[in-house]
Amino acid sequence: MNNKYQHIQEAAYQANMQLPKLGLVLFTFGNVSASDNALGVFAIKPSGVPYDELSPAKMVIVDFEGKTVEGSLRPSSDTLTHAVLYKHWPHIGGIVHTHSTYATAWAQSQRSIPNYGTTHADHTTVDIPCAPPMSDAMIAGDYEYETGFQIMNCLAEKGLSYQEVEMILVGNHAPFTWGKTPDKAVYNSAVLETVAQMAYLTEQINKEAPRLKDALIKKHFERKHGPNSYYGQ
Ligand SMILES: O=C(CO)[C@@H](O)[C@@H](O)COP(=O)(O)O
Repeated sequence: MNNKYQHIQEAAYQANMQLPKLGLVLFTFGNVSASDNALGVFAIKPSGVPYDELSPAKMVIVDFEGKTVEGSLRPSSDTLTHAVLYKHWPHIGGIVHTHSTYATAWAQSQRSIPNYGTTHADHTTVDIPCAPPMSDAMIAGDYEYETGFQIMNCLAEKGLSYQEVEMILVGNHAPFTWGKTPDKAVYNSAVLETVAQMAYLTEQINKEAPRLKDALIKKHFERKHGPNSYYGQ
């Protein structure tokens, strides 16, 4: 393996191995990638390989067009989604996709996750968005490639930057998170799953549960991250 990619293979491997430890994946669900924007490539989990069989050398090197640059294994089936986001979002260094139970249930419901409390407000000032499900045209096209644009278009339509919210649900699919580093993206996936579970339980306990007031959300977020801050700093 070309050692010029060793740093991102190691980073991708370590981040992938956190997913089963955090209970965010079952069997071969999900995948993590780590990018090097200067080299224009990322390392991603190989498709269908169980986590306990992974190694840094098995991480597949892919460019931002989704083309395999190095590696004998097939890259994740979500590779084109990762590639689209790295190509258009220069300030991220890691992307995570899981099928974690509660976040996936919200994605399948096609609802955004309302902000019911300060746990959510610690991490984003907005309802966690759910991108609409695939259109017929997208389904006829390249599903995974289109998912990247589904994610970007959803944030754009809501006037959100990828640096103020680092997590999203994809309708009828599952969550994607990102961050400056793969570890931050993994952290975001664990936070998303926890907030999704809390929101689900909140609605079970009280289906009329009120959202947190916007003024308090802003105040709470700024107390945690500083004035005029944004989550992806
Ligand atoms: O989203 C899906 C399937 O819906 C994939 O993340 C999951 O099956 C993992 O696939 P890969 O093993 O990464 O190809």
